[in-house]
Amino acid sequence: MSQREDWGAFGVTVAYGRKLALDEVTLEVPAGQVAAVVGGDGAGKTTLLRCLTGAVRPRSGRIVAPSRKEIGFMPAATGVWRDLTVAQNMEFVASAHRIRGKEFRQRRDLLLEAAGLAHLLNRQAGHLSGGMLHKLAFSCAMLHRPRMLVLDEPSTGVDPVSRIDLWRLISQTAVEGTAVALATTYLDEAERCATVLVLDDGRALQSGTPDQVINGVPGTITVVRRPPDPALAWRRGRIFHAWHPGPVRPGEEQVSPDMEDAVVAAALHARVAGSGNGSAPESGHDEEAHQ
Ligand SMILES: Nc1ncnc2c1ncn2[C@@H]1O[C@H](COP(=O)(O)OP(=O)(O)OP(=O)(O)O)[C@@H](O)[C@H]1O
Repeated sequence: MSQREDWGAFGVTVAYGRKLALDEVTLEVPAGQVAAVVGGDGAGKTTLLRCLTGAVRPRSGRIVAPSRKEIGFMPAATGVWRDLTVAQNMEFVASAHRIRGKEFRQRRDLLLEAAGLAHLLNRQAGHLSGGMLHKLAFSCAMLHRPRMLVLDEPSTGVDPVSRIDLWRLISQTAVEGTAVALATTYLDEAERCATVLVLDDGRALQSGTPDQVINGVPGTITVVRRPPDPALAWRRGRIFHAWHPGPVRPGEEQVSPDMEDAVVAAALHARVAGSGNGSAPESGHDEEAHQ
């Protein structure tokens, strides 16, 4: 077992056949912090998390992580058994970790109390709301007091109130010293993490603290009512934001970007740079793409 506590994936490359899913990607996951991985569909988020858990072996690069039994993992599909009750789900996971008797009951009660599920011990998991299901999955992943917790889109599809509850649990876990790595598509969530890694098609576009990622936006983001080039614009409420690779031009209303702007601009920059001609990317982001 490694004694280091600055876990992470360092310069990791993963290929599935000819598909390069990760291209020399680094994600540091220090104890006591939440490290977020963001990116669109197929960006490589799950692959990177599964490298940390040992389920995917990189072609090259280095994984520094605790032993598998010291890692808690919550898959995107929650991993909860819907035909079992809340209590049975916890028992099943506990038995895999050889946690029994009073120790188990105390841990179970503590976690379910914190998750607001203590009164639902005998409810079949399939009859829980989406938010409750995710909180049960979180509790199962935490049962054995992991040193590193890996959460794959823990709040996707969860209602806003349950999202707040889940985030309280996640933050508390980090405060207590656990290293937390999570994938999320909610950029407001990423903004409250200690560090953010922006992935796009297997490549790291940006990484650092949320401020570093936001301030690292290449080019210029402006407010527009009608996008001059829909492929380089995204909707923000009633208006659009647009990006171009150069410095601000006369007459443009420059935006002070947030995480959403930063992530979209980084992806557009990568595509424009990849196309080599400075024009709009072929795949295009239509005006509804980033609502
Ligand atoms: N077992 C696999 N075999 C072949 N290709 C795979 C496999 N798993 C993932 N991929 C491909 O690798 C790339 C990265 O997938 P990954 O699931 O890591 O992305 P992601 O960011 O988690 O996206 P999503 O949220 O859509 O799952 C995608 O192009 C995906 O199609």
